[in-house]
Amino acid sequence: MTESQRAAFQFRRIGVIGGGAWGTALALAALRAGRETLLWAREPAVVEAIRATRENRDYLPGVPLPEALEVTDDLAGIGACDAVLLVSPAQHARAVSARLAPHLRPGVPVVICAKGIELDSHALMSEAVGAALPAGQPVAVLSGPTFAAEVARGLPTAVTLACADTALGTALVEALGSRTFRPYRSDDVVGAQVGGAVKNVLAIACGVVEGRRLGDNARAALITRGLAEITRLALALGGRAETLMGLSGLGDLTLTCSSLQSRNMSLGAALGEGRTLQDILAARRSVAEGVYTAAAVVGLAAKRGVDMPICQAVDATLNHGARLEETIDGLLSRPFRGEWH
Ligand SMILES: NC(=O)C1=CN([C@@H]2O[C@H](COP(=O)(O)OP(=O)(O)OC[C@H]3O[C@@H](n4cnc5c(N)ncnc54)[C@H](OP(=O)(O)O)[C@@H]3O)[C@@H](O)[C@H]2O)C=CC1
Ligand SMILES: O=C(CO)COP(=O)(O)O
Repeated sequence: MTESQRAAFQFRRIGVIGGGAWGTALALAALRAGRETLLWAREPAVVEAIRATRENRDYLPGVPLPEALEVTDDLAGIGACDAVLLVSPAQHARAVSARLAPHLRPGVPVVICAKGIELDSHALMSEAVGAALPAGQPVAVLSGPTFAAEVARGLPTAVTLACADTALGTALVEALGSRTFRPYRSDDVVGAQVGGAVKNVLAIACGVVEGRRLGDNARAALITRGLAEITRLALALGGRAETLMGLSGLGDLTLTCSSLQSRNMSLGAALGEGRTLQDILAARRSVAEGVYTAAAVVGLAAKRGVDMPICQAVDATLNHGARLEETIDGLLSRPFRGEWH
């Protein structure tokens, strides 16, 4: 990046939209990178609790939040920020962006950090958020293998930061990156989003494998064939295959499908043990994006003529009353075929 490009992007103050686990963790990462940071949470009660206890006990318990982290429930404060991280869950990102829009200065980049596909429209986050923001507001995507609790504790983490404008992407990497939070730049905004969204659906499938004790071979098969599904969809939407081999594809898929720290995988495991989706969701406050993205991805794949049998099986189980035994049997009874063609 040239000096004049560097001067064009002065990210002194970062706004973080969304006071869940990931918004809180990213706010800590931005602080560690040396930025002033303002965290916006929707619920006044969450803001008050953070101010009173310097902890986000609702969503990220056990992590001390320094005084330097400013917290607000007033979106007007975001007007003074030089870049914004949008971390509201995917199904709310469009509505939150519409509320945010009047407070954004022209040219302030919005970095989408939610992972999902919109249920009603089948839109990627960049499409849904882009439609709600003022025309020409720059958008980027941050995605990758990142459990919030680990990022919050400052454990080493690497992510993809995708932005069509390479100079802006480079400046964002420098603004948000630190020794333990390492963004890798990409210009494949589509590929980065598809990887992050679809891996949540596949993590539910891997959770079922865990809950049903189907074995590690089955999990490895699901990860690998799931990556083939992700890649087919990304290519159909204009993404690049190499992106899906990176942090926001294989990296995140491997993480989320290998650890019960994942809300999506643990939800799948509970399903596999015989609990109902309704019961599982009723006992949680945190979001499991794969539940909503399953139906969205199946709709999007159908529109594009992309075969995604594992995602279809997850959607059938979650949303169409299919019995687990039948969906598993359906996947195991598919005709044998070439691995790549
Ligand atoms: N947690 C993680 O490890 C990671 C999460 N992500 C992604 O980040 C996004 C946010 O997840 P995360 O921070 O974990 O969420 P959490 O499950 O920790 O918290 C849920 C969040 O959703 C908000 N919310 C609920 N209803 C609405 C609504 N109607 N409008 C706007 N916001 C609402 C809650 O705000 P309120 O309290 O006001 O209801 C709360 O901030 C997801 O897309 C997730 O996939 C990505 C990487 C890692
Ligand atoms: O996106 C994540 C890890 O990269 C978090 O996964 P879960 O939402 O399944 O917990």
